[in-house]
Amino acid sequence: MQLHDRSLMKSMAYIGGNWVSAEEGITHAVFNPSTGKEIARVPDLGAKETERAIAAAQTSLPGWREKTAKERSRLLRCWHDLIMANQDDLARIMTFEQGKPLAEARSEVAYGASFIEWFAEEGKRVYGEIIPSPTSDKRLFVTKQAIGVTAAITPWNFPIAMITRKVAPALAAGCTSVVKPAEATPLSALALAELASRAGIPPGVLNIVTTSRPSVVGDVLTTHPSVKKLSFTGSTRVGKILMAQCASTVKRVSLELGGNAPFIVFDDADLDAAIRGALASKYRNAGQTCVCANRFLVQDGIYDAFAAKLSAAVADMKVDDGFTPGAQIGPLINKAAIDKVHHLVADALAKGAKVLTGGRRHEKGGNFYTPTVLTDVTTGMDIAREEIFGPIAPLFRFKSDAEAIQLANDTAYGLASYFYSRDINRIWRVAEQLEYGMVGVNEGMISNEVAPFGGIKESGIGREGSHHGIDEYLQIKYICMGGM
Ligand SMILES: NC(=O)C1=CN([C@@H]2O[C@H](COP(=O)(O)OP(=O)(O)OC[C@H]3O[C@@H](n4cnc5c(N)ncnc54)[C@H](OP(=O)(O)O)[C@@H]3O)[C@@H](O)[C@H]2O)C=CC1
Ligand SMILES: O=C(O)CCCC(=O)O
Repeated sequence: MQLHDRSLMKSMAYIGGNWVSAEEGITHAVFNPSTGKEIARVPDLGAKETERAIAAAQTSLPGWREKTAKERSRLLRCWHDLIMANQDDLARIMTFEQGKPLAEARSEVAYGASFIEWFAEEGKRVYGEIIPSPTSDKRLFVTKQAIGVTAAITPWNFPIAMITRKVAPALAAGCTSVVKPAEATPLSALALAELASRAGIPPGVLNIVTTSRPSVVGDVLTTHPSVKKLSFTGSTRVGKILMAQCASTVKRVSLELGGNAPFIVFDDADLDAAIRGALASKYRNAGQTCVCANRFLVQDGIYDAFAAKLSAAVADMKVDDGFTPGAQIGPLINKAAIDKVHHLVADALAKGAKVLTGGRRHEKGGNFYTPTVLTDVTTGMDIAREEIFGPIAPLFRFKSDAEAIQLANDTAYGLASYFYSRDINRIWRVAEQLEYGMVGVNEGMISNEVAPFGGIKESGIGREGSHHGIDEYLQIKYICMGGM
């Protein structure tokens, strides 16, 4: 792989401002999901090195917390600028280890950087309060203070943005951070750390612990008394384990977990807009996002037209290696992901669903799956309940608004939801009735740095991005001054 700046490709972990190996010298492999070939090796860190990273974050905390918000903001802004100046190289590293098309990787670099820019500003607006006292002899104040050392455990699907969405508000608030990136995508995380170091972010403020032993590192991050907060993005299964572990030291947690997003198309929808939204929401990152449409609920009167148009568009999508110009669907992350998608499609077909396009592994083999549209999907199929995380659009049919709402809310998840309609009364009613943290109305792309991203029910706790995102890294202190 060609890079303008080869020094962004790191093969060491980053602790206390030093590039380090594992104490026993062990490493783990990083693979290109498109070819299956090993592309790098990084240190396979364990409990001892994680403790060292926490100690480094603890040591650097006082100096970082005591800087003014404006001083921290300048350093974060510099980090942002360096990321954007190296956008091409970061995108190439990302496509190499994650597989997404290069154009999407470039967008993710900018999306990831936007959180740093945003929180560099928000850090300057952490205001307190003066509360009118109920008695004349007291004065009451509220201040907000950095929570302390924080930990972040992040997934492979957005190797940069899921880190910056956690680290930027943490650092802006005056916290320090230990990040455990996904085993599959450590190289993007390490390149981010190199740029943080060049930006002048002091040693120990940001630490990257690479590992293939997530539960070993996770145990330390979730039970160490110095860590005051954990932010996690990943599966609901792992999120529940981490939340339980954090209970032992009563850590604050933010959890961005799985989703089962409904994408409702009402009879009165603008069909072309709904198709555009469906393509963007469903097939971005080959369907591997927690906000991807997971169930298409389509009203009787528009069902056949929507199915025909969507499958025609999907059949035209170019499946290829992320570096191939024009590629729209890259590989899934690994064999387990392909097997899961294969199982969900096979189960649906066995129970009566029909394939309009796709429905099989791609002829390129390996981790490639053909983008798929299934019709006649019903609630008894596994695909109705599980997070697909692949390029499969299952189409369910409904008749009334009440039925659509009942189907949409019939899940343990509550992250993103979408619907298309042109009736303003219906728009208000449905938006209010959907039990989800986020609702896209006539829109399939809802994520940005200024809006609160997060879910309800088993999709998680807390919000990332927006002016709410920094509160996750602050604690409220009430000061009561007496004897006035
Ligand atoms: N909400 C979201 O954005 C995401 C949802 N998912 C869902 O989860 C499914 C499985 O994906 P997967 O990557 O396995 O997701 P996981 O939840 O297993 O992984 C997310 C992160 O948690 C780490 N992790 C895993 N187990 C532990 C543990 N016991 N203690 C501490 N950290 C741990 C992983 O490390 P490591 O990489 O080493 O395993 C990774 O860094 C997907 O098919 C999808 O449905 C997946 C990714 C993101
Ligand atoms: O899948 C995720 O975990 C994050 C979704 C990407 C985004 O839209 O921010």
